[in-house]
Amino acid sequence: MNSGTARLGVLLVNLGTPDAPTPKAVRRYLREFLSDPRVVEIPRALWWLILNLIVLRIRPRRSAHAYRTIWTDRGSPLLAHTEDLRDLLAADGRFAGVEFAMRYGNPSIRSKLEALKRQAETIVILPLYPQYSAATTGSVFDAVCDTAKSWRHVPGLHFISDYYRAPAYLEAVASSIRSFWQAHGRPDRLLFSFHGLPKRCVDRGDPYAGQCQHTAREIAALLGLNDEEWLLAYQSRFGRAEWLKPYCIDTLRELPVQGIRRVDVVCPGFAVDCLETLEEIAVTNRGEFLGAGGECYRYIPALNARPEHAKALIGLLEPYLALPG
Ligand SMILES: C=CC1=C(C)c2cc3[nH]c(cc4nc(cc5[nH]c(cc1n2)c(C)c5CCC(=O)O)C(CCC(=O)O)=C4C)c(C)c3C=C
Ligand SMILES: [Fe+2]
Ligand SMILES: [Fe+2]
Repeated sequence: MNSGTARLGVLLVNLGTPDAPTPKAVRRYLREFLSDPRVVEIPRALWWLILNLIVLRIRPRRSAHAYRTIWTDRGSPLLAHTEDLRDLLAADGRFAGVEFAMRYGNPSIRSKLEALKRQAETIVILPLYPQYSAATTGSVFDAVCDTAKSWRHVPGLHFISDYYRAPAYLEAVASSIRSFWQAHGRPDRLLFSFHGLPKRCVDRGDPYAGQCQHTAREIAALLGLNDEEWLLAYQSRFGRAEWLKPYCIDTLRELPVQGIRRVDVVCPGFAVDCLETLEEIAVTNRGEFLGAGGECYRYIPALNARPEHAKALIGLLEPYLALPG
């Protein structure tokens, strides 16, 4: 028993990434990721066949090649940036423990929750997804509950579902764009690119698209942009179903046709840089835009371990520090 405030543990959770940029490691990672019914919502037996007979035979080799182009001395960028962000939160000094875990791959949610349970009385789960989707945030909460099911004494658990409206997050993204423009000048258009989602998820009630639109609108307002100066699109489509539109790649091919030749792309839905930003957005889509007649294409990095990012996340956690113990 304790008096005063509860000792608070924090679990940051990101999507996950392969352990190595090899077809074998990518296959293991994709198998876990794409077997999650929150991620692919088609009948299980049918999906099992498609996954094992097609996807896992083709994609690991192609993705491993893409991962090799972004791999660092510290491994996957997603892992390294998430680790740095954790260190910044731990340095705040007010939390009994700060850990990060990956929904798929390593380190696992179970291992980190068990470590935190030994240090803290109350645990806040903060998925590093500013905008909620069942495929990402919802799935993190599933994994936390699966772990808690095996515990006799379940401590206080708090789930942060989204933070797309948090002023400090919106201002952190706006300020990273302002700094970029101060150093490099302004483009003709700013393109906000968010990870896509199958359209049927939104039709069934997923709030993701509305939250992405709100995010882009608010950041544009903080930058003083009028409606003609920015655009929103969705990237990283996977599979054959219809996903949220407009597709980023189509938008980038059309802009030069409309005479818009200088574009900056920012991805506020990605807390840290990863394959989808460093390879798809910064390299592949750049090639598409320039190939369609564009002249200048720049990717503005994710918030990563910028101090304003850590400050924004700490701001989300502060109310939980005041909970009685
Ligand atoms: C930021 C939010 C994300 C949403 C929403 C999301 C939905 C979603 N993703 C897939 C399929 C894939 N995503 C892949 C990579 C990937 N996705 C996110 C984030 C979101 N996904 C991140 C951060 C990453 C990068 C991971 C890294 O290691 O850097 C991949 C794998 C990449 C590849 O093999 O090319 C797939 C596949 C679906 C189906 C989906 C929604 C239903
Ligand atoms: Fe994804
Ligand atoms: Fe991709």
